[in-house]
Amino acid sequence: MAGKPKLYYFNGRGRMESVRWLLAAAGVEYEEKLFKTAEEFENLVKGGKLMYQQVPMVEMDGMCIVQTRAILKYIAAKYDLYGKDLKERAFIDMYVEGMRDLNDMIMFFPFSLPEEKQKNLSYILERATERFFPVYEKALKDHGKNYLVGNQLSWADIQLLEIILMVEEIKSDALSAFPKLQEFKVRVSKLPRIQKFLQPGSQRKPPMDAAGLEVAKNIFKF
Ligand SMILES: N[C@@H](CCC(=O)N[C@@H](CS[C@H](CC=O)c1ccccc1)C(=O)NCC(=O)O)C(=O)O
Repeated sequence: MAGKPKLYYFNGRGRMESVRWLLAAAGVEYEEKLFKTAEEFENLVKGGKLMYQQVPMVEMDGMCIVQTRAILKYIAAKYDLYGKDLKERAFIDMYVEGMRDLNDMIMFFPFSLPEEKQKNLSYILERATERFFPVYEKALKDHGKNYLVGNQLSWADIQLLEIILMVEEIKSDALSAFPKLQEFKVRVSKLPRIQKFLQPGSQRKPPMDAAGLEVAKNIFKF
């Protein structure tokens, strides 16, 4: 019997947070190997399990899966969160790739130069409310179902809730012009597995603070 998936990363959201969300939504328990120092990361690299000497890496089903998209696609497909046919999968991909563009802006925001922080923050909120959220608001309205794609929960819904909560960490009323997204947020947050993941003490990570930023910089030497 295969053990639980093992997630190798540092103790922060970074690129691994979407993997944590997806496994939680799939009801899959997992272990985390959270390294704190550059030396620990270098030892992991020396261990030869990192195809590109990078993390995230998820050890599951006898594989050491790297590249965040590859990890997410494998999990989504394995746990029936990737649509019922190619067309649904195409829409899921269109939605999650857009969300990834927004997610990357937020993920790298803590690395902004002090003099650029305000400009970058405004840019993130402008993109979120002018480009991305309108797409998902319209999708929910036009599709007329509880989920973005088809009539069951998919990777796209999980990613959307994650990104909504991250934008609300920046601006709490970010959804004020998006009634469908407000309903969606309440509905999906109440799904038992998601509700559990949103409880304090879960494996969900907090936003990166100054200390976490220093740790990431020391580990990844940038
Ligand atoms: N294509 C791949 C890329 C994976 C990737 O860039 N991994 C990085 C750590 S995560 C990153 C660190 C800064 O960029 C970070 C850390 C904190 C916040 C945001 C990002 C890494 O391993 N850096 C060591 C090295 O490249 O030698 C994928 O999608 O998985």
